[in-house]
Amino acid sequence: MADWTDCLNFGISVAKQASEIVLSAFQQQKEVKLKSSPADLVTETDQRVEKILISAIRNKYPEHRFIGEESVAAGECLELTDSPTWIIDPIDGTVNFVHRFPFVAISIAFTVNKQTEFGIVYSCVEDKLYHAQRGRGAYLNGQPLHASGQEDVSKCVVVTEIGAERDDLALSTMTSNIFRLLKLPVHGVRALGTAAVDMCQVATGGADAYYHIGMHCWDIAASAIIVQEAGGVIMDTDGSEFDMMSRRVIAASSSSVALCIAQVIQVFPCRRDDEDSSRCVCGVTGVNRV
Ligand SMILES: O=P(O)(O)O[C@H]1[C@H](O)[C@@H](O)[C@@H](O)[C@@H](O)[C@@H]1O
Ligand SMILES: [Mg+2]
Ligand SMILES: [Mg+2]
Repeated sequence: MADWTDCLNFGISVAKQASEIVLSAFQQQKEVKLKSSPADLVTETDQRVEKILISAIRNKYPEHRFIGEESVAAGECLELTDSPTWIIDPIDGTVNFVHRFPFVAISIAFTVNKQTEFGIVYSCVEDKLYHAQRGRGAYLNGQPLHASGQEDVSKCVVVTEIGAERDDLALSTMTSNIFRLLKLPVHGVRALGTAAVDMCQVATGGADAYYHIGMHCWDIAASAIIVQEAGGVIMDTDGSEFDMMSRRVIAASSSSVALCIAQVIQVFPCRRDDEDSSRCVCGVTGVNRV
């Protein structure tokens, strides 16, 4: 069986180098562009960090393929093949980055034959490096991670996001989901503004579940394996097998908690990430300063 440890170590090294760029721009004024909605932001730093990451990795592994958030936004088609593929979110939490809210992460996942071999989530301001390699455990700054194992949803802290959607159906679905969970009741609902770091809290045991509708593969591909290697479970919001292209996910401390959340939450329709027509035409529009 192939060993991808060298790729993992290279991924960690480029994530740490790219973090320096994120941190140096964090306090600066930023030129903000809009993508799919008034809350779906992108900055020059997002685009620059992605270009630097892809260029460094391609230079070392020229035969590998890439799925990058900002490359797709610029019109590249999104297709996951059996080839070794790096799935990159250069800044997860761009709204946080623009507002200097201190939760921004570089998220890098690596797949072969469409199976995730490792994931890296680097929460730059916190200097917290989460990583996991298939079959070899999950770690935070080198220390092993273990999910909480909680099986009673009424004893859970649940993390979610109100993403970039601002249409009535998405907003009413997402807010009513939070209402229904609070009425179970659960102990609490949290949102950090970055799907990748949100989901890593399930791996640390600091949260017991995370769910989201509308995020993209690059938001959660890395943190999904980190949760699984920490002993958590990952599934689709209908309780079926996790599909990183479906734009729906539940991560939890146990199957019983995940299935309970699957019964409670409702979804709104999202086009899959790998529906070529939907991914090959979007781009950036408008410009304003923040
Ligand atoms: O900051 P991003 O890389 O754009 O990811 C965000 C996403 O845009 C937003 O809609 C929410 O899903 C957040 O949880 C993501 O981190
Ligand atoms: Mg993201
Ligand atoms: Mg991003």
